[in-house]
Amino acid sequence: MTVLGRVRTAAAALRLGWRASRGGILLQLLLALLTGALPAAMAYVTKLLVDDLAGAGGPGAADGTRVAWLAAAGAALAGATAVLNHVTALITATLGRAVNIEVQDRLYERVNAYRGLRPFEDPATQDRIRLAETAAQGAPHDVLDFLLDSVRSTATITGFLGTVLVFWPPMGALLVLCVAVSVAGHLRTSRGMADTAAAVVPAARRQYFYRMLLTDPRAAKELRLFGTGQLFRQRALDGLRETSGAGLAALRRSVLVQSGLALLTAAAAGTAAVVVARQVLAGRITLGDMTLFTAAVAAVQGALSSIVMQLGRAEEALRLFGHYLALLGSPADLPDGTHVPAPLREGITFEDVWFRYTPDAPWALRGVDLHLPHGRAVGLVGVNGAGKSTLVKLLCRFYDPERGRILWDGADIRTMPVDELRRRIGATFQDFMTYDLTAAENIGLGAPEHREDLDRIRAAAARAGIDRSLERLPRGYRTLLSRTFTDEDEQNGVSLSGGQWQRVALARSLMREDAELLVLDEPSSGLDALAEREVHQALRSHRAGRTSLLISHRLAALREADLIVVLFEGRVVERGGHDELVALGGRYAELFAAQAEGYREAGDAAVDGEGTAAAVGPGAVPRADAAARAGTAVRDGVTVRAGADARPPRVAAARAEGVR
Ligand SMILES: Nc1ncnc2c1ncn2[C@@H]1O[C@H](COP(=O)(O)OP(=O)(O)OP(=O)(O)O)[C@@H](O)[C@H]1O
Repeated sequence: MTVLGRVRTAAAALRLGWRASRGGILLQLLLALLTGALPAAMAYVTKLLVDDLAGAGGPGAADGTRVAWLAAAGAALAGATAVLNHVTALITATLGRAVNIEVQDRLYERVNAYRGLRPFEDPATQDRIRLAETAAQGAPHDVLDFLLDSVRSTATITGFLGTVLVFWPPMGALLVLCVAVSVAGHLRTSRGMADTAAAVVPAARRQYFYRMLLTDPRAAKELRLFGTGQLFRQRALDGLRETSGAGLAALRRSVLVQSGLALLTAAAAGTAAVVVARQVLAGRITLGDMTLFTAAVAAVQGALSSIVMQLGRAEEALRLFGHYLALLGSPADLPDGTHVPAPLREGITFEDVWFRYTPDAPWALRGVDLHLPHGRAVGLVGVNGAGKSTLVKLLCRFYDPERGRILWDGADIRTMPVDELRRRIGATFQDFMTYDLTAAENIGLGAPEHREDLDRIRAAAARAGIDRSLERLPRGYRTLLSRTFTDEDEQNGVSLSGGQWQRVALARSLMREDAELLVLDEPSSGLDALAEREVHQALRSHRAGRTSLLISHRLAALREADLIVVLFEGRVVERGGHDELVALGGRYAELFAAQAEGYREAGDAAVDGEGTAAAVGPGAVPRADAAARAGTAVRDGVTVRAGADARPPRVAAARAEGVR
C-alpha cells in the first residue's frame, strides 16, 4: 500500500468515525489533549515539591503550607488523570460501538447489493468478504485510536521536550534514533501480521465450515449415521492449528522485534540518567531538575513508543481496512437497466442463449432457443444436469448469458431494472430455503411488503395445500418452524416434514399474486402421489391465464402443459405436446417409457400371482379395488382407463397410475 493509499484509507476511516459520532470524536480529541498535557503539569509540580523538600532555597527554607499545597496539587492531578483515563476508555468504547455498527451495516448493505450469484460462488470474493468482516470489527477503530493517541502523545511530548533538550541536548538525537528504529521495526511486524491475517482466510473459512457441520442440526443425522463426526472434528482442528499457528509465528516475530526495541529505549534512558545524575553531583542542576528530567525522558519515550506502537496497529488495520474499502468500492456484479416494460403481453423468448458458469467450465446451455408464450404453461424436461435450473437462473437474471439474449416482450431483460424483473416473477427453486422463523413469516417472505397480511398468506398456503397443517400447529401460523430457536415466549418451535417444507416454499412463491411469470422448479418432488395431484390441481387453476414454466422429473406433472420442451446437454432437442412427443419416439418418449416401466413393475409387484394386493404405504388401498373405484381395470398387471382409447400399454399404465 502506498503512502497516498494509506492516507486515503485513514481518511476514509476517519470519515466513518465522524459520521458515526461527531460528538464522540470531538470529545475524544478534547480528552486526548487534556490527558496528554497532564503528565507535564504533574512532573513540574513534583519538581517543585522535591526542590522544596531538598531545601534548594537553603536549609530550613521549605514552607510547610506551600509543600502541602504542592502535594495536594500533585494528588489532584493524579486523581484527574486517573478519572480522565476511565472517561476516555468509556468514550472510546462508545465511539467504537457506533463505528462498528456503521461499518458492519455498510458491509452487509454492499453484500446485499450483489444482484447475481457469482460473487457468492467465487472463493476469492468469499475470502474478501471474510477479511472485510474481520476488518469491520476493529480496523477503523484502530485507525481512529492511532490518530487520537497521536494527539495525546504530541501534547505530552510538547510539554516535556523543552525540558529534555535544556538539560541534555544530545538526548534529542538519541530519541530520534530510537523512534526511527522503532517505526521501521513496528511497521515490518505489522505488515507481517496483516499479511498473515489475509493468508489464513481460506483455511479459516474451511475451519468454520467444519465447525458449523459439527453443530448444525441438518448435518447431525449424516454425521451420526456415517460416523463422520471424528473426521470433521479432525479437519476443524487441523484448520484451527493452521490458522492459530500462523498467527503465533507472526506474534513471535513481533515480540522479538519489540523486545529489541524495548532494550534500545532502556539503554537510551539509562544513558540519560547517568549524564544527568553527574550534573546533580557537580551541582549544576537541582535534585528537582533531575526528577523533572527523568520524568520527561520517560514520558517522551512513552509517548513516542505509544505513537509507534499505534502506528504499527494502524498499519495492520489500514491493510485490513483496505480490503473492506475495496469490497465496498467493487463494481456492480450485474449492470442494471432502466427500461420498465408494460405488463407482459407476448411472452418471454430465449434467443440463441449460451452460458457456462466459469470460462473453463463446459457450456451448461448451448444455443437455447425457446419461447414462453404469454398466458401459457411450458413444461421443461431433461435428465440431471441437462441445464433446466440454469435456464431458470438466467431467466431470474442471477447470471447473464455469455452469448444470446433473453427477451421480455421483445426487450432484452438486461435493459430492465433487476428488481423490476424479479418483482414480476414468482419462483420456487429446487434448493428452496427453510427459515428458522414462524410459519407465517416463512410464507410471507415471498412478498415482504405483504408479510403481515395473514389472509394473503393463508390463501397462498391453501393453494400449496398446507393451510390446514399449519393451522393445526400449536400456535397456528405463529408457530416457530425451528428446532434450534425458541419463540418470544420461550416456547420450542416445531419441525416440518420434507414435503411440508416444500409446500411452504411453494406457498412462498405464490405470495406474489400479481407475478407475470410463475417458475416452479421441481415444486412437488418431495410430495406423496396424492399430495402431488392435489397441489397440481390447485396450481392449474392458479396458473390459468398466467405464463408459467414448470420443471419436473415426474412427467405426469407436466402433461397438462401447453408445450413440453426437452433439454438435453444444454440444448433444446424436442418440443411439442405430450402425445406428440411420445409418438416422436425420442428422448421424451424414452423418459416417459422408463417412468411408466417403473410403475408397471410396481403394479406387477403390487398384484402378485395369487391376486392379493400388496400395501404400499399406510392406509394403502388394494390396487385392484382402487382401480375399480377409479373406473379403471387391471389387465395383466397393466392399468387401463375405462373407455380410454387403446393406447400403447406403457403410456396407458403411466397415465393411469401415479404418473397422472
Ligand atoms: N452454480 C454452479 N456452478 C458451476 N456449475 C454449475 C452450477 N450449477 C450447475 N452447474 C452445472 O451446470 C450443469 C447444468 O446444471 P443444472 O442444475 O442446470 O441441471 P438440471 O437440468 O437442473 O439438473 P437436475 O435435474 O439434476 O436438477 C451441470 O453440469 C452442473 O454441474
